[in-house]
Amino acid sequence: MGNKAKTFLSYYKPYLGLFIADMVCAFIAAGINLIFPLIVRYITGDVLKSSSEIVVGLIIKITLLMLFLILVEFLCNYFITSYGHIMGARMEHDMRNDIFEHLQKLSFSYYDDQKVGHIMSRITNDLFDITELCHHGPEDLLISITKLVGSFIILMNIDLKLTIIVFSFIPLMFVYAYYYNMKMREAFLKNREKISLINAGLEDSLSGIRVVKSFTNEEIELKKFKENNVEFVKSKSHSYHYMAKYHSGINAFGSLIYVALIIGASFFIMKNQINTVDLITFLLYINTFLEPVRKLVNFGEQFQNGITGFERFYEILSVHPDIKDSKDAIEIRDVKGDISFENVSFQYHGTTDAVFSNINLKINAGDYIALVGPSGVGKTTLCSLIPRFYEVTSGTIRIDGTDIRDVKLKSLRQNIGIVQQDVYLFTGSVMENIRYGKPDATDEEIIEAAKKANAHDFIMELPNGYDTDIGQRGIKLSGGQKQRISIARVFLKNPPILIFDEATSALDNESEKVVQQSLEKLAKNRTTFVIAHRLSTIKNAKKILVLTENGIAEEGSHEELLAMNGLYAQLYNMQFK
Ligand SMILES: Nc1ncnc2c1ncn2[C@@H]1O[C@H](COP(=O)(O)OP(=O)(O)OP(=O)(O)O)[C@@H](O)[C@H]1O
Repeated sequence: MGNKAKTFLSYYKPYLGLFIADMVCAFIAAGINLIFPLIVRYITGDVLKSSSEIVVGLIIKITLLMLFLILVEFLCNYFITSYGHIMGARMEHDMRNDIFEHLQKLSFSYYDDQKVGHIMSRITNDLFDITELCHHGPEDLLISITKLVGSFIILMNIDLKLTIIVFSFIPLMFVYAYYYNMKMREAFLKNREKISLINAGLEDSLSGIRVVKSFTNEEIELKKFKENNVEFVKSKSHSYHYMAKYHSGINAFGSLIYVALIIGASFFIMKNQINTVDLITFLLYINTFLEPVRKLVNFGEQFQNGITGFERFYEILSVHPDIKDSKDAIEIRDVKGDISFENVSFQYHGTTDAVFSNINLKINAGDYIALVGPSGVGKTTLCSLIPRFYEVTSGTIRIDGTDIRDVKLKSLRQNIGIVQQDVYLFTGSVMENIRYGKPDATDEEIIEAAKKANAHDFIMELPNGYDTDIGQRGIKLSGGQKQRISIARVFLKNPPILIFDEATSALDNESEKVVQQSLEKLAKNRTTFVIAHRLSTIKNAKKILVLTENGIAEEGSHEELLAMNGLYAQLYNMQFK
């Protein structure tokens, strides 16, 4: 058995008891369905021929038996519908947990190639299809086959010829139903594509409504919209034709079977080969075997959807995180913050050129190091190698002398704090967002961190202070305020190593000043890497590294670099003169 099949079946394992009970109930319910026409046959064929005293007694007994069977059928159906679905929901829950846990482990390089929305829609839609198959699939299959085979065997024992006449329509009906069901599905898929075109156009046009209006291009937008709208109606009409063929065809087959049965039965009755009781029995069984045909055709569709969904689910599960703990990885404690790069080269996966080669750097604990250089030269990349967001292609990075590949990822990243240009705040209160830096922090610690980050005063002015829900409508924090919350988070985390990646670049001068103050306070006594475009913010750096396509071109303090009159002096003069 392949790994994929094993993984699929493994989700049944915790619910094996429930699954077996579900199957047994499905089998019993289908069996009872098959028994009812036989009881009717017994009443009409045997009981009614007896003397009236016996009839009454028998009818009472049969009624009691039927009531008992109805009760059992009710209980079985109740079990299938409730616990069958509950089993499906639990399996879905397990799969969702597994995929989320796995997604948390995957590295940056995985997310570089994926759209989050795409992963999300895959997970939500696919999981539903998979679990529908997991619980309805085996159940429907068992019920349908039991009914189809059961009624065939029963009818065959009544009259073989008539059974063959009636059942000869079934393969034809299968082929017809399968073909039009497939066509109907294809047409529905096209409908979905068309409506997504409409939605995309709608979103584009409404999001860009200001541009549309400023160019007075409303008519062009309307024309584009109408075209898509017409296409959608055409596609829908097409799918309804198939839908109509599918449903009316199945109905017609049902009626045809009735006609064939009546004609065949009349002929055999005339010849005294069967009697009217046999005809009644056949009539009673028609629905019992017609319904499974429809169910089996649906099962084909469900099976395809479920398996495709599972393949995509499995595809994500089988992506291995490319950065993980080595076997003997250690925890690092009491980190001072010495960092060294030894012949470090790096190239992004799937690209042809290295971002940089053979970088050598030695940074002492507590140093404030600035990285400057032209856009796209690799400043962010260089810094993201320290927390191992990406793995060096060759060379070694050490923290306090230890190769970072020998350190547990969690331990490594706990010692590094990052403040970026884009601040991501989670749904929830200000308090919860700051607490993200140290999940077990007390409220007092959080307030202390916010004070250090110059965030306390503006937080107190929010409608509910620290309990203000950030996701709530109307609560719009400015870029500088968000940045200060993110700095408070890092204060709380209290790591010995810091990376500020364009942390103030998106801010206006006023907010920049406040945020800069908080950053400087944060950087005190910690090894800090600062990436900045505005050179005014890094003038005081202990060391400025000028990165170019050929590696580190210049290195020194602000004054030293100006005196060198090289690239740094050029960049500086461009900004200030
Ligand atoms: N995830 C990625 N996959 C592939 N290539 C990437 C990835 N991220 C960045 N690059 C490329 O690597 C190079 C360095 O990018 P990086 O963002 O490190 O530069 P930077 O100096 O920080 O630029 P900026 O100052 O504009 O932020 C660029 O050519 C960029 O296109």
